[in-house]
Amino acid sequence: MTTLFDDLPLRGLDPARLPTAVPPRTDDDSGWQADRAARADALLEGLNPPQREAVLHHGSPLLIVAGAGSGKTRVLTHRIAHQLATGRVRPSEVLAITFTNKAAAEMRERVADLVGSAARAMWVSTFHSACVRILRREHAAVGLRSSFSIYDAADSQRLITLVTRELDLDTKKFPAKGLASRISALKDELVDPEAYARSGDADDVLASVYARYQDRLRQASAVDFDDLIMRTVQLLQAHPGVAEHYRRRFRSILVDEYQDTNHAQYVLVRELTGHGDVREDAVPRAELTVVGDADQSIYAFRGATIRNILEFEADYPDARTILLEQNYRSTQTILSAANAVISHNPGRKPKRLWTDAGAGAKIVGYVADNEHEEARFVAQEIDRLGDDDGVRPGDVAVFYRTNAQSRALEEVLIRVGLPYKVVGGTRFYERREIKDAVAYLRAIANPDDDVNLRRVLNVPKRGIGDRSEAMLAAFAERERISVGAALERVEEAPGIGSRGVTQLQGFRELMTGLRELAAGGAGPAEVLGAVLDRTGYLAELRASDDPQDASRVENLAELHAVATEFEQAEPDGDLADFLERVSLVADADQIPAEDVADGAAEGGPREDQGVVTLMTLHTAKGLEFPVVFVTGWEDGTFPHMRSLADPDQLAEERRLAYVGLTRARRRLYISRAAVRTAWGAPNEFPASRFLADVPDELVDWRRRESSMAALRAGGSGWGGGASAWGRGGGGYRRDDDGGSVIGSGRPPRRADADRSGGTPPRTARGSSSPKASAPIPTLAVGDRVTHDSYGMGRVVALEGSGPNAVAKVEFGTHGTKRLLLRYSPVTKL
Ligand SMILES: Nc1ncnc2c1ncn2[C@@H]1O[C@H](COP(=O)(O)OP(=O)(O)OP(=O)(O)O)[C@@H](O)[C@H]1O
Ligand SMILES: [Mg+2]
Repeated sequence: MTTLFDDLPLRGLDPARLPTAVPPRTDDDSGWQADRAARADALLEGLNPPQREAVLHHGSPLLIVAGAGSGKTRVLTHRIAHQLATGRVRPSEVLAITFTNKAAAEMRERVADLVGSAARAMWVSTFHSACVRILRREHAAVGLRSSFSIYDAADSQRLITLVTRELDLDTKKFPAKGLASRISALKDELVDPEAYARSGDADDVLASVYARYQDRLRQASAVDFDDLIMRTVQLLQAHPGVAEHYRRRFRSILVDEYQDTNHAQYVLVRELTGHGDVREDAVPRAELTVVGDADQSIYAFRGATIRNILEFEADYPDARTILLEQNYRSTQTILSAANAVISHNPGRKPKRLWTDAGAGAKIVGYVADNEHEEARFVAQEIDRLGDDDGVRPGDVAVFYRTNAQSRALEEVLIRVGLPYKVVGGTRFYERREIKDAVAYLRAIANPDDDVNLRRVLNVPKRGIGDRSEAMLAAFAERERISVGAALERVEEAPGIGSRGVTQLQGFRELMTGLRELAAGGAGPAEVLGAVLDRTGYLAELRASDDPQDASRVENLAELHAVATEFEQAEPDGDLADFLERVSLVADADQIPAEDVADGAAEGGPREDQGVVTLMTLHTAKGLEFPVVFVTGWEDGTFPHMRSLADPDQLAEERRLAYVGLTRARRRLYISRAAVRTAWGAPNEFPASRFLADVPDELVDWRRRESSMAALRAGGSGWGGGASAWGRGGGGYRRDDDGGSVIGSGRPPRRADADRSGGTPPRTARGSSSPKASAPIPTLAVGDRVTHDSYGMGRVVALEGSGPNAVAKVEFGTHGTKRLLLRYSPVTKL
């Protein structure tokens, strides 16, 4: 008899539905038995018949397939709890796999709500973390140190570069990133180097790089991400004793989002459940439950295959399949829109998905002139929903197709003081490629900025080794000059080999050329363009076929767009001005969201309001929010440019649209920008083809494309009128409140919402001139000021004047900040 239920407080269940007093327990206490049955029964309440059936099923493998929001994850969670409550399975015998760490945390929480701290003994994790745990325990069997390292993408690319050099391969012709993603694809298919070399159509270069790469990993006692799965499978296949151990241990294995598993993960599950083991004396097979939705498969580019879900019944002949058809998440309006969009995908099994939640509010549609205006619309609506409907920032999520799109949104949210967090993906200015590019600009603007100079000394790789750098730094120290200055005299520096000197001279010439360009009057955008071009940074990313690098290119395009807008808004601004601007945004960016949510920066009570969540559509999988904004519905943005010519990729984009729309519970917004800027060039984008599939009667178009004519007629092109920089911080500012909130950038929240009464803000064009920045407040040392993000502060120093006036302000817990007053939302008290 198990003592498993010693701590089963069953938190989260309605106590009224549970048997009243919990009787004292002894193993032969029949009251306790009855209680256990009651606990198990309570877990079935609030489930519909097929859900209940799915929770109760036991024995053969179970597949639950259903559309979004039909309770698949909920059933999985209840099924675990029910297995525990009936005593069929112990917590330590549960292995539940979710696709992201966030989803894992959510499931653990949900199960803990149901069964209390006993949940701790379960394994609830991603495939990758589960494999790390197994490999750490079994490290000796696979020849790894117990403290083996896990290489991330950057590490493994570095290693591949070393390997290609060792093999005397031309790293230009065979860039590490391309090789890395091909090796990764092989590992997803469980093809090891030997198997690949034996396969008929192996590419010799790839075969030799792959083999040596694996050797090097082994020597370093390291694994890369894909190895985590592949080597665990190899472990289980090569060591029957180990496999048996885990088959005995995990009696219930559950996989959420099964449509996004790849082949390696599929085999891993089979190995762990023991379904491949046909011996008479094999360990009885574990219970297997998988749930998924073929319409939500969005990771084909990472090797995921919906084959795993479509052929589950063939793979597991005694499998049971349960369909769920009632959606509990969304209103009928939201559901109808999502169903309409997905129904256009070829070759899918039609599904019936319904809800009794009622029609609910219409979807709100908005066509913005450009991405900044789109962002302002989003911010304004969030604010209005807060005022009118009590919607908290934490109830709201904003989705976009690519990480680069978060920039325009973040800027407006910062400006208006709406607390937010970006989930997944580093914040824009913290992204590696953005930091690299900005580091170049800083090193150009300030030759003595050693930190930034050294950051880019060998980025992209140009053969300047650590030793050369160290010798140069030592020389600088001895001469008491900056590394930048030492570089000018590199020929005098002792200890650097002739090759090193040549390389450093090459870097010096590069930097000199770029500085001359900047000194000759080139604007920040041109200088940035030259940096990305002359250093080969962009070419390297473009040559790569790693999807992550494609998004790096997009991010750099965004940064270039920022610089272009800055030039247009500030024709007299130079590189240093631009960098000042960038650091101010980056500064505000770094405020922990909690601070803002706390009200620390607000001076008002903001507790428990949560923060707006920004994320890509991919990251949104499995989540739900009361209010959802899906932005950027343009052909070329979403569906992504890369997918337009390929029917399979287009189908995947459409599934992504389905995932996005079905995250919304009550209110859904869809928006697009008629013009979006990339590479400094504003491009007109047609409406996303997916929008045409959303029935018109479901959408309340607050604003259609009417502004396009005005846009063209305006004639001034992109004079920065719509630029986030040029508007003087007036994220919300409309004509009629201009001047009333000078220097703050924050609208009088309630007043603005009241006045706007749901009508869209007037566009930048035709309202304010591009240079309509807020007047700069006149400050003196000692003045008390308030800043939108940092709260109250005291001016401790002033520098510069006019548009270049900078104030040093002491903000208490936020420390002292240097603020370029022209851009900073500072108000004198
Ligand atoms: N029988 C039910 N009664 C009430 N609410 C339910 C029921 N089943 C599910 N829900 C609720 O519906 C919402 C969606 O459930 P869940 O997240 O489990 O769906 P899902 O099928 O996993 O969705 P997705 O496909 O997006 O992952 C959740 O808020 C869940 O609590
Ligand atoms: Mg789910």
